[in-house]
Amino acid sequence: MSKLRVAVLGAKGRIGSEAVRAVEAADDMELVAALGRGDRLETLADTGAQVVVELTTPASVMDNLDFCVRHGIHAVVGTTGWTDERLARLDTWLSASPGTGVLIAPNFSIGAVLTMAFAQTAARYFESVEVIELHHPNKVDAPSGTAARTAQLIAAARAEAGRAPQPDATTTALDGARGADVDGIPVHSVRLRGLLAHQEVLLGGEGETLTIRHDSLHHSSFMPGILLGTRRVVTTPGLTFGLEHFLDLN
Ligand SMILES: NC(=O)C1=CN([C@@H]2O[C@H](COP(=O)(O)OP(=O)(O)OC[C@H]3O[C@@H](n4cnc5c(N)ncnc54)[C@H](OP(=O)(O)O)[C@@H]3O)[C@@H](O)[C@H]2O)C=CC1
Ligand SMILES: O=C(O)C1=N[C@H](C(=O)O)C[C@H](O)C1
Repeated sequence: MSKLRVAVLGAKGRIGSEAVRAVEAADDMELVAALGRGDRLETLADTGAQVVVELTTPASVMDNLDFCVRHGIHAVVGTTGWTDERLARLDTWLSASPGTGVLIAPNFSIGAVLTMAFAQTAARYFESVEVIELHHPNKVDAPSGTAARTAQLIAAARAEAGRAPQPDATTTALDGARGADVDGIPVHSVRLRGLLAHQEVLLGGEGETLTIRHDSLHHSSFMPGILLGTRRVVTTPGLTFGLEHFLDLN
């Protein structure tokens, strides 16, 4: 059986360098390119890459995906910074390139995907919910893509359950003291040396609280998800948002 030809963009970065090692170690994959900032994207086409693993920055990701989709190269994207407008633009590009697949995964670690699923399930039963994400201080975006997605899923679950807005009597607050508002859910971002990627979802009801916490302790936590996404994206045309779609969670 021929090996899947895989390239990594952002190959010198924290997660990109780990992805390079993971692809090299996978028996069914061949690493055909490992590109960093300033390298020619044409190398992806020249080397016959079938899948690009995109792990760069919110400022770079759209140009990179534009190139990939135009060349019919599938992409597995971990880079953050997704807005409705960006997703709509990507969808338009994909409609013009039938057969090409893009997976965007706010988080590739199984524990983080489960945290989002558990939080979505729990959200309908509790009056209050807040999200705290904690990351290394080199992270350029806040809140994290994972926290933003978690809050969106929680908000959708609350709306579906007909939950009223959460109680909050705050009338005076310093800017930022109540966190960022993501679809009505407060999201708090901590940046601390020594941390990697962590998240807590705090839920509260009458006389009880529930805390769902996940910790990524090493970038290796993201690798099984990246490899799974790489194998699955080649047979999944169009846009897939969230690794949960490639996992049998029920
Ligand atoms: N979905 C998930 O599970 C995970 C997602 N992430 C996300 O992945 C992204 C990268 O994170 P991290 O590795 O920590 O960041 P880093 O800054 O360590 O790595 C990003 C790398 O991309 C390079 N780069 C920037 N622009 C381009 C470009 N146009 N083409 C090729 N390479 C480029 C950077 O080069 P230079 O240094 O020269 O700018 C850098 O080497 C972030 O958005 C982060 O949130 C991270 C971990 C897990
Ligand atoms: O920048 C990081 O490190 C991470 N970014 C992703 C995010 O913003 O959710 C995934 C994970 O939290 C690590």
